[in-house]
Amino acid sequence: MTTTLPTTLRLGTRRSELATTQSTWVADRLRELGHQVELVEIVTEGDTNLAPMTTIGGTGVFAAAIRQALLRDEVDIAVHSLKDLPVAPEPGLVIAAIPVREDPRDVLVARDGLTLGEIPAGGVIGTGSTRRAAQINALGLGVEVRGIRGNVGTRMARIDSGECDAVVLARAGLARLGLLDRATEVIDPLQMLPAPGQGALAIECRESDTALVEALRAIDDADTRAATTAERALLQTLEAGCSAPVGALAEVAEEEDGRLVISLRAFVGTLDGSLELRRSWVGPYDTPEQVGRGLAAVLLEDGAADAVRKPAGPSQPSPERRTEVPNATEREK
Ligand SMILES: NCc1[nH]cc(CCC(=O)O)c1CC(=O)O
Repeated sequence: MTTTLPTTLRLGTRRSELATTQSTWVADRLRELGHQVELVEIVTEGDTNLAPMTTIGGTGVFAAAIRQALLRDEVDIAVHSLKDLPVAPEPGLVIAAIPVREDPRDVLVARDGLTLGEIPAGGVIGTGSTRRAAQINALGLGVEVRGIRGNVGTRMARIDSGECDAVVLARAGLARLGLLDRATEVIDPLQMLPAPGQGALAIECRESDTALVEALRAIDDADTRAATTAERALLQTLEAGCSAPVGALAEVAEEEDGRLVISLRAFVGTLDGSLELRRSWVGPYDTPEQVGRGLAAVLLEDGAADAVRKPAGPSQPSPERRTEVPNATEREK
């Protein structure tokens, strides 16, 4: 049975500037296709409570509130940053579209135009992400990683105030906010792999709204879906919590014989940089899950299990290494 489309599509969005920018972008795409769209603001606990995310409830507090609004029929469409969306599917909901991805890399925003390699030993890099902290520490730069959280603007203010020499942010977020000129370096994925799904949006709706599922397919991008499916399958197979230091980047490539493949790279490490594993895997375009699972199996075999399954356990940094445990596990992935 096919449902009919509502005359006006209610699109749920969080209040933050990044969320509304992303939702407005999606609304505009849908309007171009002839739909009427209305934005509905959803306030989540993560927006109003400044306590560390671990004490608020960890995984997916933002996504959960928006999903509840969908399930309660308060909105028809939800827009998430794919990297903030738990890998476990929500019963009754589907990711109906994954639009074309922004550049997925991380960037450095530093004082005085500094790049990562130019930050002096003892300098302070702010990030609340274990993935970013682990990869910075693995570079062995002798810098201090300080746990910070807050929205993009709040985090950049740490540089202006002098508290940090630099912060690491997703390039996509800065691009969407029109703040790319603040980036002092686009960090090469050889040094820092982004979060699985970084730079991509996920558009969710109720599974039972079949007409809407069908309509949203128009803004799905097959390459982005294939790449992010591989990245998220890796994360799922590793059974890594949202705060585990895991980076992953899949790219679509063409083999010499013209076959399309997915080339996946991943990082797994400990927060203090004492363990770092980087591996890659190439597999058919049509089976992205298997690419993710294949690479996860290699990583697990090579010792990733301890790092990802007990990220806050024995691998916690000692104070003399001057590495603070980031207090934000969810806000900044
Ligand atoms: N976790 C916060 C978050 N979620 C999505 C983005 C940026 C946009 C994206 O990666 O799609 C950010 C900010 C950041 O990590 O710098």
